[in-house]
Amino acid sequence: MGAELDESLISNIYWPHHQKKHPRHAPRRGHHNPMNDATRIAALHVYAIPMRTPFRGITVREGMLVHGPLGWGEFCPFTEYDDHEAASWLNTAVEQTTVGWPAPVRDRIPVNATVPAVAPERAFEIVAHSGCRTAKVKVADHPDSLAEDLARVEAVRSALGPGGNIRVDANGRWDVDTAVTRIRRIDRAAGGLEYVEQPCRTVDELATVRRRVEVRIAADESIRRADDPLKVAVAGAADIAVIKCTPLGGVHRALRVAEAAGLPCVVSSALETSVGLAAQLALAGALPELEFACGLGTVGLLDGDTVSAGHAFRPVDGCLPVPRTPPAPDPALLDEFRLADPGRAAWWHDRLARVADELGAPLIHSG
Ligand SMILES: O=C(O)CCC(=O)C1=CC=C[C@@H](O)[C@@H]1C(=O)O
Ligand SMILES: [Mg+2]
Repeated sequence: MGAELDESLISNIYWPHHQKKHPRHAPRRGHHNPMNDATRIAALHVYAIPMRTPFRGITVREGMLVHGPLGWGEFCPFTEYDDHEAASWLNTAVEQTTVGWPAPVRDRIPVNATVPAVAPERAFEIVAHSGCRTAKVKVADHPDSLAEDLARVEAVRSALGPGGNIRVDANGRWDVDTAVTRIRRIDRAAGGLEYVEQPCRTVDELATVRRRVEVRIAADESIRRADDPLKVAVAGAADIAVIKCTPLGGVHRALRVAEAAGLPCVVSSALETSVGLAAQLALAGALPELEFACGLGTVGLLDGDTVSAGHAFRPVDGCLPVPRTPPAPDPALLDEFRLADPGRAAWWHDRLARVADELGAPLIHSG
């Protein structure tokens, strides 16, 4: 922790040792000094990093960096998520700062280029400069997007050449009939799709679409936003499971979700900076099988990072390394991207306090 950090803006979570595994169900202790049998996790920094191109409506990515005995973690649930949904995100940050990750079975992860809903020329550039052999293209950005979607996938195909893979993500925006017609059209324009991610909202709709089209279906929101991601029955409704450890509550839990899904998995980011992305890479490194490129080349969607260029997770030749420990942030970058608005920074600290409480780990302000 550098002296440059503003110590007056520290919140501490005292994470009870006995609650690390199943914090939600562990008993609360009453009259007790939590510092005696708890690990201190300090929330040190709130960042705000502009996106290069708006992505899922986000123009500035905000989040917090926390520090514990094993290093740094990132708490960055999307602003609109409620405290209950944000709790799993905190668990992921706490896992990487306290218990660490399982040993990897591989050390390099092939990744896809991520193409937001941009004009064809820009889509071409992103893919051509990515070094990746697979591209994931956002589609269904608005109800009349078909012509734009077709032009975007055509541009991506010319950037990739015939040997590359194109997958598209509709983020659940189509009804069944729209999905069936549009998947067929987009599949033709793309010269063959690797898969379609979350064409419709519900698991039942995915199952119906899957029966009606040739293209493989991947489930994303159906898993990560399910009431119980360990129990959602995606086999039969999808061919591939998109697994994101950040919203699923950590690497250990995501591995269990992957096993329960019983499908080939693609690990995909939640738009973390390199500190949080490290956990996703640890998950990709630890999955027993990894057949497809992962959606982890996303740091470049942000116009900055919390980690210096030499340690940032930017793909080289379409691959990222699997880290054993999280990278440390660069104090100069923390300064550069410090969320300047004191009201917003206070909102993040309050949010962290409420979410920690939701997990049974009450936050204590040191100041
Ligand atoms: O998978 C990728 O290539 C990048 C990650 C990505 O697409 C997403 C990250 C965060 C939020 C999501 O809306 C989006 C997705 O739906 O997969
Ligand atoms: Mg998705």
